Amino acid sequence: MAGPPVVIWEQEVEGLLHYRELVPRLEEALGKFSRRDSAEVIQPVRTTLTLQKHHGFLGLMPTYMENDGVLCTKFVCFYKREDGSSLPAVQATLVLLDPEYGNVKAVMDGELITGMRTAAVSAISAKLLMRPEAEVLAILGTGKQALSHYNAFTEMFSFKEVRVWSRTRQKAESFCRSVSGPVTVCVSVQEAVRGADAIVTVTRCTEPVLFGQWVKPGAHVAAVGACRPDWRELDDVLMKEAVVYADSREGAMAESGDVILSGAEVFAELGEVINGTNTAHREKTTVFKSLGMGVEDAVSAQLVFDQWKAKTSQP
Ligand SMILES: NC(=O)C1=CN([C@@H]2O[C@H](COP(=O)(O)OP(=O)(O)OC[C@H]3O[C@@H](n4cnc5c(N)ncnc54)[C@H](O)[C@@H]3O)[C@@H](O)[C@H]2O)C=CC1
Ligand SMILES: O=C(O)C1=NCCCC1
Repeated sequence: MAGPPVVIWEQEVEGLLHYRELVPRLEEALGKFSRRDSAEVIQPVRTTLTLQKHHGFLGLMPTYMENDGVLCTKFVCFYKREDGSSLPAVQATLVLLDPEYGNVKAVMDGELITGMRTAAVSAISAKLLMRPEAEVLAILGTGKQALSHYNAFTEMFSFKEVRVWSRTRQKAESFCRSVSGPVTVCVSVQEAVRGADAIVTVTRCTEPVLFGQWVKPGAHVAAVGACRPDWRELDDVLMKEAVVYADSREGAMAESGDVILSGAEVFAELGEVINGTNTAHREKTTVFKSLGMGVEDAVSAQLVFDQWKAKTSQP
């Protein structure tokens, strides 16, 4: 009989998960996902239940990687919170199972994993689609994803300037105090993105906040918020002028208001670029529409579990 699951909570995850190991695992996973080989990855589009009373959603994200022996599911609740609310925008728990016996091996806090894997995938999109000479990064939003994106992007690239915008100056200043490097606070989105080579949108907004007319031609945009079919972060002009990439075509067509409502075509998945079956148009304005995928959580959870086992089996 299998033993009880181990519980690995946020502080422990923090000591076990690092971008230098996470990024290559995610690149491999994105490539596997885009091959649509059921022995490599089975991952349906997220099932989402509406929590009407609380203006939120429960997303169920199961994934099976037969060749790798990884079976995982994430439960993620996310909310349309009013600004100023002290309640979290996203809460997640990961469950790692043994695919042969069916028992739960580990239960993990999913908040840090969600923050880090999402930022790592955005950074992979920049590695593939941003111009190599990029100097200026703009981050719109100052919450949890803003922090993980700041950390991942500054670890992986050498920007000369990082700018941040929030609806209130106070939040932007508090964000600056929470990071370990230099950041310029901007009072408007327009000021933040003017001339920027890379733009990350990590807001909870449901209407466009980034407009194509402000974006420098050839810039790369990683669009992370607006993960509902009627929510937007980007306007039609940007969506139609840019070459649009997604983590999953099916996910984007089911969940992304920016894709669905603009009528923009998803040109390629990041995994197709990684596999060499589609082109990285670095010379053009590019948008990576991130929705988040179960396979990203599965490889991240397996990595945390492997590291935890290595640490706990040491004499
Ligand atoms: N693509 C993916 O895989 C994932 C996407 N998300 C999404 O990313 C977004 C950010 O998530 P967190 O950083 O965890 O949330 P958070 O609540 O920590 O931060 C949200 C930020 O958006 C700002 N904001 C709220 N309403 C706004 C509005 N109307 N206009 C402009 N800014 C506004 C807040 O001031 C805050 O700076 C959310 O939409 C979330 O659902 C979160 C996790 C994974
Ligand atoms: O993939 C995830 O995790 C999420 N995606 C969209 C909204 C919140 C969480």
